[in-house]
Order: sequence, then C-alpha cells, then structure tokens
Amino acid sequence: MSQRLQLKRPDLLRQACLLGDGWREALDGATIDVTDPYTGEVLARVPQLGAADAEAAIEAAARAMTAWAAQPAKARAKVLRRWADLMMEHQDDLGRILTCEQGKPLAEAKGEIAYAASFIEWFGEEAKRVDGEILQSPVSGQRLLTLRQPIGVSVAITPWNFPAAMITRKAGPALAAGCPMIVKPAELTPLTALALGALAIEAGVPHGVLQVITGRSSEIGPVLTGSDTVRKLSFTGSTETGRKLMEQCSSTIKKLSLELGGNAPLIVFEDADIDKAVAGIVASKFRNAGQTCVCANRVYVHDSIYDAVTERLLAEVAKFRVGDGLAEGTTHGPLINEGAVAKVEQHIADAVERGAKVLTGGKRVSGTCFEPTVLAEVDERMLCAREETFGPLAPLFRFTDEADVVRQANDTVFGLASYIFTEDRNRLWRVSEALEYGMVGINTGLISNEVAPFGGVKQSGLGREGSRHGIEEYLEIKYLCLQD
Ligand SMILES: NC(=O)c1ccc[n+]([C@@H]2O[C@H](COP(=O)([O-])OP(=O)(O)OC[C@H]3O[C@@H](n4cnc5c(N)ncnc54)[C@H](O)[C@@H]3O)[C@@H](O)[C@H]2O)c1
Ligand SMILES: O=C[C@H](O)CS(=O)(=O)O
Repeated sequence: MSQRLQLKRPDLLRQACLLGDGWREALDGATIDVTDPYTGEVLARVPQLGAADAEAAIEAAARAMTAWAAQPAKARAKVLRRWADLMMEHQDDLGRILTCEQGKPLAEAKGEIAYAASFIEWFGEEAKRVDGEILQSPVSGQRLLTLRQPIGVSVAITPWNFPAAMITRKAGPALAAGCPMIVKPAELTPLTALALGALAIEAGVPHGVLQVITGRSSEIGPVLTGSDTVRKLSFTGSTETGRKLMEQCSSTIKKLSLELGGNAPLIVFEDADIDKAVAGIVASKFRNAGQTCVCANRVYVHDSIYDAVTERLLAEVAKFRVGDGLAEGTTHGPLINEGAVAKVEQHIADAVERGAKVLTGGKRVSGTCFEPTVLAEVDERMLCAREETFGPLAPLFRFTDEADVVRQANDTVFGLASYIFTEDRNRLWRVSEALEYGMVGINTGLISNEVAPFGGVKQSGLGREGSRHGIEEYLEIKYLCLQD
C-alpha cells in the first residue's frame, strides 16, 4: 500500500468492482494497475473485467430497477441525501484518493468532492419534482395527461480529469429518476469511483442500482452500447470517443448524453476590467493544470490593453507552485501522463515555429509536471488555435475588431464554454448572443455549478447536465388519452 494513501477509512480504497450483489474481482484474476501520476508508483490494482461481467452488470441492473423505481421519490431522495452527506463526511479521504490517482492538488481535489456531492444533493431534491401534466383536450369526452417515467437501465462512461464530479453529475439524476446506473470510470482514475460506490451502498443505495465496473473499454464498451436492455448512455470524454460511442449506440437507438471536447475562447475587450480579466484567465486556463473541458484554450486580448494584460498575467503565473498534489503550497499538480505532456510540447513547438513567443514556461519541470506557459503573438494558423491543448498553456492572440474576434472565436467545430470580459452592457449582450457555445462566462472564468445547465453545442456534445434539465435525460414522457 502506498504511504501516500493513508486513509482514516482504509476500506474506502476498493480493489474490487461493485457488481451485482457485492464486490467482485475478475474471474481470471486479471487486474489493471492504477498509478500515481506524480510518483509513477502503483497505488492499487483494480479488476480487468470483461464482456461477461458487463453482461452480468446489465442483468443485475435490470433486476434492481423495478423496486428502485417503485420507491416514492421522497424515499430515493432520502438515500441520495445520505450519500451526499457521507461524501462530505469522508471528504479528506476521498480527496486524498483523488489526488493520488489524478494528481490535482489536495485542496482542489477536496473541492471536487464538494462539487460532486452537490450534484447528488441537488438531484435528490429534483427527484421530488418529477411531475406530469393534465392537458386541455380539444375533443369533448377525452381527458389527456402525461406521466414522466424513468427511461430504464443507464450507463455512464466517464473521463479521468474529474474522477468524482463527472460520475455524480450522471449518477445523481439517474438514481433520482429511478434508473439504475452502471458506471465505467476511466482506467486511469477508477479508485475514486469505487470509493463513491462504497459510500453509496453505505447510504442505502440497493445493490444493482449503482454498479462500478473497471476493465478494458474496448471489451466492456461494445457490450454496454450494444445491449437493448441499456436504454440510456451518458458519456463524458473526447469528441473522438463520443463519436464512436454514438455510432455503437445507433443499433439500439439509445438516448444519449454527450459531454465532449472543448476549445474555449476567452475574449478581453478594450473596456474590460483588467484585474477581473486576469483573474478569469488564471481561473479558467490553469484549473486542474489546464485539464478541464471548459479551460480557456484561446485568449484573445484587445491590442490597446495587450501589454497591460500580459504583464499582470505573468505576475500571477509567477506565483504558481507546480509539484506534488499532496504537498503543502502546491498550486498545480502533474499532468495525467506522458501523452498529455507531449500534446502541450507539440502545441508550443508548433506555435513558436510559426512565430509565437514564449513569455514564461515552455518546459517540463520533472516527471509529468509542466511549467505553466504563456505564449504571445499567437494566431489562428497555429495548432493551439484549432485543437484542445488540455494542459497549462495560455496562448495570447491580439485583436482590434469585435466582429473579427467573434468570427475567430466561432471558427471551431467545438462549442462548449466561452468567456468574455467587458464592462459595456450592450457589447455583453451582443457578443454573448453571437457566440456559438453552450455556455458563456461573463467577467468570470468559473461557471460550473450544480444548478446551471452544463453542456455544449456543435461537436462538444448533446444534452445538458446539472440544473433542472439534467434529470430529463433519464426520463421518458408517456401520454395518456382517456375516453369517457
Ligand atoms: N464536456 C465535458 O463535460 C467534459 C468533461 C471532462 C472531459 N471532457 C473531455 O474528455 C477528454 C479527456 O478525457 P479522456 O482522455 O478520459 O477522454 P477519452 O474519450 O479518452 O475517455 C473517456 C472515457 O471513455 C472511455 N473510452 C475510451 N474509448 C472507449 C471505447 N471505445 N468504448 C468505451 N469506452 C471508451 C475511457 O475508458 C474513459 O472512461 C477531453 O477531450 C475533454 O475535453 C469533456
Ligand atoms: O472537465 C470538465 C468538467 O466538466 C469541468 S467542470 O468542473 O464541470 O467545469
């Protein structure tokens, strides 16, 4: 056991899958190593389940659905409330597990646990507001009404960058609506998901209602996407994988929620409050060492304040401390793996080759820790303008004209988050309405919470998570026509 994983509740470190009526290992004993991105050491080993295990999970979910959906919403809400409370009671342990397997600083990891718990709390409350309608019939002698019923067995496939929140943002509404959920977490960060599963059972979630299975996605995926029993797939991850899963789900016409890649523009207009803008760039760009889907990927600064913004941004970046997420004072942890480092290095090299200037950073610190980097004189020819960097790289573009910068901001297949900084309220509305994105942060770089509809347009996804809309993804409307 890693010295770094000293827990108050050692039993929260699970090396078995939550499947059916208990915790299971792979029949052939096969396992997947889970490594600490900072030390490179093996933290734990989780089962490498296969197709038969995925089938078993689907059957267990189908068996568990009837009783769970038949419970009054208030009863489901009570269990979800307890789950959220247990997550917060064990926030330290869950945060430590999260930092060890994902790398983010402990304070940020504990913040993610609170964010994750907020979705369980929110959807427990929303469960009690799933109502139907009585419609005004156009025909005498008929009464028309609608019911909203749980869609059925659901599956969540989730990414490594938010190992807790990306799971509860799906499991919360699913369980609240009365749907069982099978969670397939990222191979890189399964331990947090398994710990959340343990606390869900402790909270009273019946076996089979929530299952967490680990293994090769190439083997488990086709079973989950090809099953007719699975009526809903919620995926968060890259657009490339989302496209593949969408194709795989087409044979059984599943309801899909897709939270995919981003390429967020952040625009600082000449009338912006520069302090707010710099704070927004730091918060949006460098959160989770730049490994979030809503990170500013392109920073556009009006020519007239370009030097002032650059100077203040560099002063803030100089305060960062990159290193061990468990160490006191660390502000940014390691990137998840060598592939992530290579992507950042590729984007920097390409931009410099085409004329950009490195103002700070630009190199690996040690291991997969990378210097927070600011590039100047970046333009739309460069890779970092077209691809999601997913790392601590802030490329600064210079602009003079509002219409042209909006054109540049929209010139991408992605449409998840965007950000604008302006003190002009007419410009605020004009640009917010013109941006082709699911979300617009205005004078802030932090927009995510449980009450707002999170999601993208274009190739950033389908549907919304969180908010009162998030539970609709797990419900079907049934129309009843009653003849006297
Ligand atoms: N829109 C959002 O809310 C959001 C949130 C977080 C991350 N992301 C995006 O996710 C990406 C980074 O996360 P990632 O590297 O984990 O993404 P990824 O697509 O590589 O993997 C995501 C999940 O899909 C699984 N997976 C991969 N191929 C699969 C297959 N063929 N069948 C079944 N499952 C498969 C992985 O095991 C993992 O659990 C970035 O593009 C980021 O923008 C989006
Ligand atoms: O990476 C994607 C997450 O959705 C980030 S957030 O914490 O929800 O903004």
